[in-house]
Amino acid sequence: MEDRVVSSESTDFDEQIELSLRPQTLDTYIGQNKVKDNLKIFIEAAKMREESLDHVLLYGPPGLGKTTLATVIANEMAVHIKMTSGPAIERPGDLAAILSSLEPGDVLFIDEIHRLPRAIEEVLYPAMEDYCLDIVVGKGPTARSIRLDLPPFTLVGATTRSGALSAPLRDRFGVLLRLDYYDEEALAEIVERSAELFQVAIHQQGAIELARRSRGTPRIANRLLKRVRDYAQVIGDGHITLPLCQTALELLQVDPLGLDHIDRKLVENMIERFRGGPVGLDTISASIGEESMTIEDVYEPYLMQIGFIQRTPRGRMVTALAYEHFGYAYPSET
Ligand SMILES: Nc1ncnc2c1ncn2[C@@H]1O[C@H](COP(=O)(O)OP(=O)(O)OP(=O)(O)O)[C@@H](O)[C@H]1O
Ligand SMILES: [Mg+2]
Repeated sequence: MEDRVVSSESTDFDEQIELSLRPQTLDTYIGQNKVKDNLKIFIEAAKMREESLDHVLLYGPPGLGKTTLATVIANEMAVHIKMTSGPAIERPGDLAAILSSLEPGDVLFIDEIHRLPRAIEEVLYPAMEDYCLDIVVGKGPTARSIRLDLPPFTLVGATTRSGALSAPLRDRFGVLLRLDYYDEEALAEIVERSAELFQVAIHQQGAIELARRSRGTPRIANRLLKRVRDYAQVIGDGHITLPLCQTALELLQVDPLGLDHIDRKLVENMIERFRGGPVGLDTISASIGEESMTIEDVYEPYLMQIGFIQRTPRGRMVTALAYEHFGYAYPSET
């Protein structure tokens, strides 16, 4: 996969800056109002009953703030958070070690929870339901199962593919929250907040322009801001103005809708070689030399979100909107 400035996936570069930009409380977590309203009530209720918060599943595309929200939940509940991920837990013992280190009420965050091995999932079920662990000790005829009690805790799971989660696991979450792409207003607010933390001056129109080109994704907004700040310092006077944003983003090859050469390649390929579709995912994959999974998880979601590609039972189709945006004549029906 190529490096792209508009990729929603995290890079080392992002990780350095993201830590400092992560909001710590629900009030500073911008946007996602439905999610926040629900969480506020559940958190309040759990606190009133002096219980741990129900297990929470966060799902949605990369870079929308799942990890951030998990930290916010722990802060709001005033408990510790332990972070791990599905692929990092290889053996039941790994999970048992983490679980038995929790204090009452703590949050255990499992990122990419859909990648948890099945054998581990089974250890997780009684832990989630009854706060206990069934561990097998010994081997062969002397093997026996012992039950360990755990403190009440909150599992916060995050996934970009909720469909890949097994039904028994999904059913054990009391709270399911779906994060959506952010609207322009929320993203502009995020850009302004980050600019303040970076101590760089940004004009409102500049913030709106960055928001527009960030594909509904805070991670991309923050990354574009950081790049544009460099341009402002080198070719401008340090202020991020609208014309400066436009120039910088053109140099970065991010178009007014936040699309880059990969989006263009994908759509143009469908138009030129498959008359705009319908064309199957695997055929697209073979023709542009990218894995189907990458296309489905990384390239396509935003193109679908803005209505450039549609999924039909017979395959993907390019819409009239995309023809127009990339300067093609939409084939008339004859
Ligand atoms: N609601 C928000 N308000 C302000 N900033 C946000 C918000 N959500 C996310 N961010 C910013 O976007 C960055 C990316 O968020 P985060 O790492 O939580 O995404 P993620 O959904 O966990 O992504 P991934 O799926 O790749 O793990 C964070 O560093 C944070 O600065
Ligand atoms: Mg994350």
